[in-house]
Amino acid sequence: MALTWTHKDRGEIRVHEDLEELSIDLVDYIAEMSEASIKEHGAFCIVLSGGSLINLLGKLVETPYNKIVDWAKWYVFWAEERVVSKNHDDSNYKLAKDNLLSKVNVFPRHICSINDTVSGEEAATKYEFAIRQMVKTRTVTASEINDCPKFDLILLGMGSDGHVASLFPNHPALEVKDDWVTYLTDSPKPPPERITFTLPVINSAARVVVVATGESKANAVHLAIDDLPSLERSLSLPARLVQPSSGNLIWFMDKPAGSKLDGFKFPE
Ligand SMILES: O=C1O[C@H](COP(=O)(O)O)[C@@H](O)[C@H](O)[C@H]1O
Repeated sequence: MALTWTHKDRGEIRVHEDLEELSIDLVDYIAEMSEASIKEHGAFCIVLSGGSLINLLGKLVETPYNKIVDWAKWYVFWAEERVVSKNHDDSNYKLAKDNLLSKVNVFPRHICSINDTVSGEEAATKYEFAIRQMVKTRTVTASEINDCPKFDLILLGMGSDGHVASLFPNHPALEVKDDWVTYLTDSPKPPPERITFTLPVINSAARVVVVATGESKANAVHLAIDDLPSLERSLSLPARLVQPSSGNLIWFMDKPAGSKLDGFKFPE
């Protein structure tokens, strides 16, 4: 059984017994938020990332989810993309397409993938423009408190260095405030060229989920969530900078990833 609690300012924390339990809880949550968003504004604007997170969404293509989710109302975006072609193994679009999107009935015109025929800089500009148009036409909700889009749900993975999307520790992309999308040519993790949502966009979402699994993420989870004696050390940790202004933050993790959290004790 999962251990769940709410941290006073770091959101809801769900530590799962194993990956099977985590993936069921995660897809249940996504299905629930899809229904709620469609009821509220007629669409579900979901933002994906890359990495191991996508495998945990596999159950969405199985019964009952494949039948109960209103796929026709889904609009799919990416929090980040690698500057590679869409059929390259490093492409986040390809990962999601192969494992999820090709197996459900999301309209291809609702899949807002990133242009893979231009430079990272141009692709970032075009992607931001496309999202701005969708905010104008109200497919994507506008934030009530700033100039940003308010996505219904942003799904983020987290690297063992605490990076989220393609926002890496101490990288200047963390400081970008005026653009919704930026690009980098020096990602510490390959491939070096990437496009990423900026922190203001991530923090304007209605809900942000961070998924972390495995022991290699345990220290970053601790630095991202726990109250620390020298908080400054963790302040440039991207995962700690995920702080939705008016939305919800939920952490889904397995026991190894949660093992260094303060007070972590799973019943025997
Ligand atoms: O480079 C990336 O890494 C993170 C973490 O990946 P994981 O495979 O360790 O879960 C991922 O969230 C991000 O989308 C990706 O571009």
